[in-house]
Amino acid sequence: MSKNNRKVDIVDSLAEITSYQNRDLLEQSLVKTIYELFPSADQRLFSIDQHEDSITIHLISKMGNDNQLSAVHVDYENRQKAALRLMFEKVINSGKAEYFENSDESLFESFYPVLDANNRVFAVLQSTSRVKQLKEEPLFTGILKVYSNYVNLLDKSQKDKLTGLFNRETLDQKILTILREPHKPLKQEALFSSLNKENRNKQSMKTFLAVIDIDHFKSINDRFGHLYGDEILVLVAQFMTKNFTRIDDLVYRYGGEEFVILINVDSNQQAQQAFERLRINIENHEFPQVGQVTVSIGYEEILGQSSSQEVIAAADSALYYAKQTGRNKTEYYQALVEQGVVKPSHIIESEDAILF
Ligand SMILES: Nc1nc2c(ncn2[C@@H]2O[C@H](COP(=O)(O)OP(=O)(O)OP(=O)(O)O)[C@@H](O)[C@H]2O)c(=O)[nH]1
Repeated sequence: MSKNNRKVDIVDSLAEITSYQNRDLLEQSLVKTIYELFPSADQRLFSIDQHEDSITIHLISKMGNDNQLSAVHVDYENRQKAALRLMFEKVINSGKAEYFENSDESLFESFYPVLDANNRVFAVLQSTSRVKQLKEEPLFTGILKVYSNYVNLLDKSQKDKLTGLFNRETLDQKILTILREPHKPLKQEALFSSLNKENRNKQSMKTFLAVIDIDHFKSINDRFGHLYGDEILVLVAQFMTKNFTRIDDLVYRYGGEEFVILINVDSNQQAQQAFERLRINIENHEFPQVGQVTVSIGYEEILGQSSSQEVIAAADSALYYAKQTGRNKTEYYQALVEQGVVKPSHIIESEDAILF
């Protein structure tokens, strides 16, 4: 390849990366770009979620020469998981690229951090090769910088400032995608892998949406002040991200003290268990100064509704029922409709229409 062609390729690749607003496609495009520029190495991008006392690492996109590296890599990963974790911790703590030479396997590994606007590592690119790589590969760092700048820009429009969770606008988009392609996992199938591998049957997965609302939040604001109220919102948001750490779990701030969680599970019983676990964990936590905080949860399966509003309205009616019947509860919309204690949301809609 001539020098000029390569330059054009790089510019094209950068243009492609920054044309995506969808995170999955953006990440795939990044890894594809780097792989095309460095085809001798196996490229893997990991997301890093840093919590107060733990770090969650997920493999979110990968590309490599399967024949050459994958078989050895899987085995290598299994045997070296602890070593791998150590490397990640080093990169996350230092915010600098780290290099590792495994002479037994003749593998050379580079770990490149990707930093957010607050200089926190939110992703790590692992590049594995049988060929010794440059220690400071400027193209890697340059492309990762473009990616991080672009993600930071996207975050400004897609994330809630206070909690760092995805905002309401991104939720509507996500629900519509699920309604259009109900059997597709929340994340792209090709990316469905993590350091803590879970043997879940993707085909039988159902997607559930829960609306979570903090109980008596107005009185928290009134008693302790708005700033303390904000602090509780941040802590409750952290509970959610800590409780739902699978790669395809998604947490949103929907409104003031309302949150939405999307999960993929096999059955409504599993959804009930997962949401109940969150509710109980929050109930049992001693929040600084405020003491006990509880939440009410209403949820519904995303399947066959005609709009994102219809899904949210259903979960909302289950939430409303939970509030009316004592709060600090988790209620499933379908079950409430079957019991006859909640009217199907489309009937409420048509009654509203008659009123007009
Ligand atoms: N601190 C803070 N408060 C907010 C924010 N957004 C909304 N709120 C407050 O959240 C409160 C919501 O109160 P209500 O809707 O009456 O509900 P509640 O007191 O939680 O009662 P129930 O939901 O019925 O248990 C209001 O006082 C809002 O001002 C925010 O970003 N920060």
